[in-house]
Amino acid sequence: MEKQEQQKVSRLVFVLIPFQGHINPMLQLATILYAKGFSITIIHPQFNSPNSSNHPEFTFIPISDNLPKSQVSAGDLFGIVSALNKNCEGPLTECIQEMLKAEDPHDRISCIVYDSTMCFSQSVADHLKLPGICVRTSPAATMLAFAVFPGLHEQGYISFLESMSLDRVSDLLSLMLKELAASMKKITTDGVLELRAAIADSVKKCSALIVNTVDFLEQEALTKVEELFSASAFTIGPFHKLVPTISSSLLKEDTNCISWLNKQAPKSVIYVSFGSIASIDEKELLETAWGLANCEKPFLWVVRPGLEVLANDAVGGFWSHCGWNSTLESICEGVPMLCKPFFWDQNLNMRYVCDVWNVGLELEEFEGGTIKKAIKRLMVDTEGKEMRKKAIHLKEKVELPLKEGGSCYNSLNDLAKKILSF
Ligand SMILES: O=c1ccn([C@@H]2O[C@H](COP(=O)(O)OP(=O)(O)O[C@H]3O[C@H](CO)[C@@H](O)[C@H](O)[C@H]3O)[C@@H](O)[C@H]2O)c(=O)[nH]1
Repeated sequence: MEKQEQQKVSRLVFVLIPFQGHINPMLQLATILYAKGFSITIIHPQFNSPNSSNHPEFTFIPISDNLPKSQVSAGDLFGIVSALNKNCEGPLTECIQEMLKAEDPHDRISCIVYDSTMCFSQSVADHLKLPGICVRTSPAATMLAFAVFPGLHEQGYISFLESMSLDRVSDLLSLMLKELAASMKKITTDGVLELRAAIADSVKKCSALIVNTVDFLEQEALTKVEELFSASAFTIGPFHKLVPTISSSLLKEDTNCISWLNKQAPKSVIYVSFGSIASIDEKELLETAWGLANCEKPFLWVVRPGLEVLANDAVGGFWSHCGWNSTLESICEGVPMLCKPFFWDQNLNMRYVCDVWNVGLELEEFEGGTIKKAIKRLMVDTEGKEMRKKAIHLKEKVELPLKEGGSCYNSLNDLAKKILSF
């Protein structure tokens, strides 16, 4: 997409949640909209601040989050998200009020674009009489779960679901049930229900919804989301395909492995990464190490995230936790996946990969022998070769909507028009 050198017409205020898997797509989206002629302010909690030096074209403003160090170091993610939603409402309101007071008439704030998990931003937008745009960095299907979750819980279906063993299925309802069942245990203890209801409420109130997805990947879910939330969804993903590669990694990147990868045979390497949040215990770490050491294939295991590896021709398989960014990146590079989800949307993403798009297989457990067998199925057996063919076909299909006249291309233009109409 060409960068337009025209005078900026409207300012978009982005509100970030400070996790790598969310910062990346939000900064990608900001870059996409900047290229459309909007000016950008990024507001972010102080905790885990993004690296502003990679984006000199944006204005970055930290706000106070009042997160106790003990909460951050305990790694209680739901606790952190809930606390951010409570603690940041006042600081965000004050920050935007100050911006409005100092506003240049040629550079007016047009709307607040917020990560859906920072759902209090919609209340701030309502209070300040600004339109709010909600951005979902996970698949649209997760929002269906949000819509039905409270009702199922009230009616006692959750414990019933928990006890169910569902066979592999490909219809959406079953995918949702699987995802619900997998998320079950955290519901009551972590206030997840409350947070999900608040996110669903903000989606109903927002002026537009942006989803980092592609229509054809989950058309059924998108149609239902629009119905259930009376929202118009702009599907302009995969965001990372629309921007030049700019690192927004919170960690220093190590690219030494690229020269090693360049020496490996095509499609011979299994790449292993569990994203930026999920962690494995010592036993799982050892089993993973044994499984990889015995799999008789070269492997690259990133014990922390942040590399441009998937696009390397040597990579023939991706063992992933199925974070949505990793899933989209894998699809876009035509790499079949070995899936071992941990939490949140990752179970549902795995169902899409394994049962709907058929470009990956599930790793049942962290056990050396099981890992070795699964890698062989993916990298050596006919089954894996068939998956690679399907993955390459899917990669080609995903590229089409991005081209002029394609659904993503049109959706982005419609979104820009909508913002200008605010
Ligand atoms: O050193 C690294 C390694 C990876 N990445 C990137 O980090 C992102 C990781 O994102 P994702 O695969 O989505 O994993 P998480 O970081 O775990 O993402 C969280 O956020 C996602 C989007 O909402 C959810 O789908 C996940 O379940 C949730 O854990 C990807 O773009 C990677 O390319 C880096 O920037 N630096």
